Amino acid sequence: GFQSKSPFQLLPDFRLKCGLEIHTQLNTKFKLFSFSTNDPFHSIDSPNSNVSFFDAALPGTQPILNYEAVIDAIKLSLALNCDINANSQFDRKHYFYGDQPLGYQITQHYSPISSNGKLSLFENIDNIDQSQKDIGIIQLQIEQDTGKSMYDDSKHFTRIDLNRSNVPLIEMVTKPDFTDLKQVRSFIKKYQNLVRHLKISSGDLETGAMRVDVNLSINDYARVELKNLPNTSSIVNAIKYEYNRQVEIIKNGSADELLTSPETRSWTGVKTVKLRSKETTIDYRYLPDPELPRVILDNDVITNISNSIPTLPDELLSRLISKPYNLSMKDAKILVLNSNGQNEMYTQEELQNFYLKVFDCYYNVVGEKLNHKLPVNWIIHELIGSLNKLELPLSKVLPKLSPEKFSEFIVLIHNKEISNTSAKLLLFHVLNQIKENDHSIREINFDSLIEEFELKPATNASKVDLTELCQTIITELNNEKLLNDIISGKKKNSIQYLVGLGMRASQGTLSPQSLEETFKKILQVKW
Ligand SMILES: Nc1ncnc2c1ncn2[C@@H]1O[C@H](COP(=O)(O)OP(=O)(O)OP(=O)(O)O)[C@@H](O)[C@H]1O
Ligand SMILES: [Mg+2]
Ligand SMILES: [Mg+2]
Repeated sequence: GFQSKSPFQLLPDFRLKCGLEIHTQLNTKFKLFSFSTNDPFHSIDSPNSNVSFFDAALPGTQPILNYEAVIDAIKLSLALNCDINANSQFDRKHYFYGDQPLGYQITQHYSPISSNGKLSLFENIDNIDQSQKDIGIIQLQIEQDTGKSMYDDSKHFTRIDLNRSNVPLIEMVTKPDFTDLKQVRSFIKKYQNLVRHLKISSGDLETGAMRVDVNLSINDYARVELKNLPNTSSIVNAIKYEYNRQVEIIKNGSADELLTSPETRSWTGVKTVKLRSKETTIDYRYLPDPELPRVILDNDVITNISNSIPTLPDELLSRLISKPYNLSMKDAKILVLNSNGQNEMYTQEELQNFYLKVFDCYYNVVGEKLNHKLPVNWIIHELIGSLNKLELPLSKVLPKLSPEKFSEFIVLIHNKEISNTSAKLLLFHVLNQIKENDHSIREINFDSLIEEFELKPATNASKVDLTELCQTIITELNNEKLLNDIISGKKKNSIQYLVGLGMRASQGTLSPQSLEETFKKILQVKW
């Protein structure tokens, strides 16, 4: 085998070049050229249930273009900075396969819906090794998916399910601009997030809603196309394997024989194997489809679609990490990105809108004195944590705990009218009551709840008590080394130990901030 046990490495003398072809199923209501339901997964147990005469290619049936797919394609094209083709066209790509009943696939070859775009990757957003990397987009084309073949073990017959036949796809083709693995991985993630953000596809690799083919070459030898890459780790491992394989061929001096013409290889899970050479592929005999008129787009149409596109993830992220939000990139990503495991308790949009509204209300009240960490921490960590624990969806919470209400709660914390510990208890209590569907809480009144549960921090009651309590803790602790380490700044964190003791002694009624301040004052800490 070519796969070495040592970690993968790109060698400077063997320059990697990759280009991607990504097929994405659109989530339109109907199929691309018929009125059968577009639902290739739901009906997995009832094959051939969403099949019209056209999908099965009965003679005499004709295609009718689903404009929803065209709109989706335009949205994605605009998000990828492509030039929209106001006069595009469908072509027939001929090849024979059982799950392709027409005998050709309707695609766009001569005149695709858009071309000449780019998607930029950034170091801080996409975790690549340079500050910015632009990946050129050659084109986007609208096309049909094929049916599915299931091979019987005996190999005597093949079962064919046409539920997927004629499902709308967008094939997006990049330039061979990728020069390392991180760029490929980030691009796929970013593209996946983009189609989810635009709500045009689930973008799932596992179900095949998104399918990635990788083209790879080294130095200036011919490209090899890699297919059957069902998930990100297959994509990454196949590239690693194929790179090593080609390096080996070049080192052995056999490149002029073996890497001169493009070939298509399949990933088996451990290695790549040759499917066919591109030269011997059948001639597709592309032909403009005479049954489908050209797609002519008015400028108005493009403008309207453009106006309907939500703010794109990169723009949202850069807004959130700047004033007044000042979020960390990590927190901003939690609010914006759709690519990391969906949470069942909220949609990305719900969470993001909730945060933005809470922030606005809070900011309106406290102005420039804001603590930008308060809204985000209390939403991402506490609120979401509690929702997960209670298995309570955010949408059920919103009618009772609106963003305005939640911001009142944040303001109480901001003003230290309640300690963090008490605030956690209070929030959990409120959420729990919402879950129990307690009708007594028609309107949440945080002030009276604080009153009722006696959650007012003692700090407000008397400063003397606080100082006294801290002094007692220090005396009783009788640990000179610890105190000296704190005072000298050698172990600043040890002050948290004292704070902890203070919290316990006051049963959580004192805020950690006020305790820390008081301890520092007593110990005359200079840092
Ligand atoms: N030298 C190269 N090294 C790596 N990738 C390349 C190279 N040249 C072209 N590519 C990539 O190969 C891909 C070609 O895709 P395209 O859809 O245009 O043609 P195809 O693969 O021949 O057609 P099909 O859609 O039938 O698979 C693009 O992603 C492009 O970036
Ligand atoms: Mg290809
Ligand atoms: Mg292609």
